[in-house]
Amino acid sequence: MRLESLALLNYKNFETQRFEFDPRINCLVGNNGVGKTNVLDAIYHLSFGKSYFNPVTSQNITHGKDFFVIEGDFEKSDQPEKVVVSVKRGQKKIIKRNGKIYERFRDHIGFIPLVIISPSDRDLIIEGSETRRKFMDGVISQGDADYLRALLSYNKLLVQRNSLLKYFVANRTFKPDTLAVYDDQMDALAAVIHGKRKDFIQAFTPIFQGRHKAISSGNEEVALIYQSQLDEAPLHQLMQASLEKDRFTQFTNYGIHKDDLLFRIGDKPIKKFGSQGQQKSYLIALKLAQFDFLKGQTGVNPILLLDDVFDKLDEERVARIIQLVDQEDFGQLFISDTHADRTEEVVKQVHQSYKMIRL
Ligand SMILES: Nc1ncnc2c1ncn2[C@@H]1O[C@H](COP(=O)(O)OP(=O)(O)OP(=O)(O)O)[C@@H](O)[C@H]1O
Repeated sequence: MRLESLALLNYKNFETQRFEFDPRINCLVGNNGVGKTNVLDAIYHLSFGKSYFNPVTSQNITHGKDFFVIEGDFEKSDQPEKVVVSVKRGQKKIIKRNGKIYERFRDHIGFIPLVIISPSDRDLIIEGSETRRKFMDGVISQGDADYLRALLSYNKLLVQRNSLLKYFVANRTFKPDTLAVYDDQMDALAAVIHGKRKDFIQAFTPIFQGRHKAISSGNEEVALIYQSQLDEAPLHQLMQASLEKDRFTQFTNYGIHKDDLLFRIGDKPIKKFGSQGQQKSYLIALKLAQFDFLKGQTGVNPILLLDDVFDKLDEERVARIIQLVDQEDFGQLFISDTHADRTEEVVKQVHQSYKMIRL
């Protein structure tokens, strides 16, 4: 998997810009605010159909403009592939592959496997369970279309069920039979998602632990614990028991939308008991494990984006990550940094071609 060129039109701070990339290592360098992260985000957009940093699509259009276009020319399994993402203010986003519009975005997910490592990953540790569920969903979905389909259907039903609970209160009525229609459908989907999440954590944990061991200096044991209400009982039973509570709170209190992934160091939560350095190593190991996992699932080397890694890690650790490109069949790497010299010094040590792109 390789991105050969990228063309941007009205994407964030780029009105018109074209980049040609090296097949192995690309270093985006320049002062703060020149748009290095925006280039990485545009590449992310081509893979996931959305921004990693700003979920409000219209805010990614250059101020004062009406649309943006991101165009990427890839090479995948020796085939050229053109992916275009375009958005017009007030209209639906369009994703095209080789000129053909996707009817469903989810059909594109997983086509361009990609992993991003960014300073904002620390949200995974400090924020609530939603960010960790999204991480888990993002990794599984890229390699499992059935999972994504089940998840999207479940989320749709959840919104409808919550609206119904609100409707009951607004209209001073309550019809458990109508709710049960949703419960049955959600129960079946939740069972699939719960099973796949359990399988995923089982397969992913040893990969994560291996990566952690390789990059951390200490000998701490790390673990990922998948926590779900469905470990106790099937969803329809939990929903039955929670009927009065749901009615009172006007939302669905039980389900896989409440799952969490606990990050442990030793037997303690990393958020409270991990040092800054331990937290950084933990996150990098998670992302590198995501890389390995995706590669295993899709058979393709994911594109790796390293945003501001020097800000996050000491030079020695960055060097170790970049050297992975040398040791393993790592695919294509994009790095952003404010210091051209520092980056070039590190990538020079790797025996691969590289390109310095000054913004
Ligand atoms: N919709 C938009 N229209 C125009 N400019 C935008 C838009 N969204 C973001 N920007 C601009 O993009 C710039 C930030 O770009 P980016 O975060 O990529 O910088 P960077 O080079 O990665 O900086 P740093 O080194 O600080 O991380 C800011 O100047 C911001 O004003």
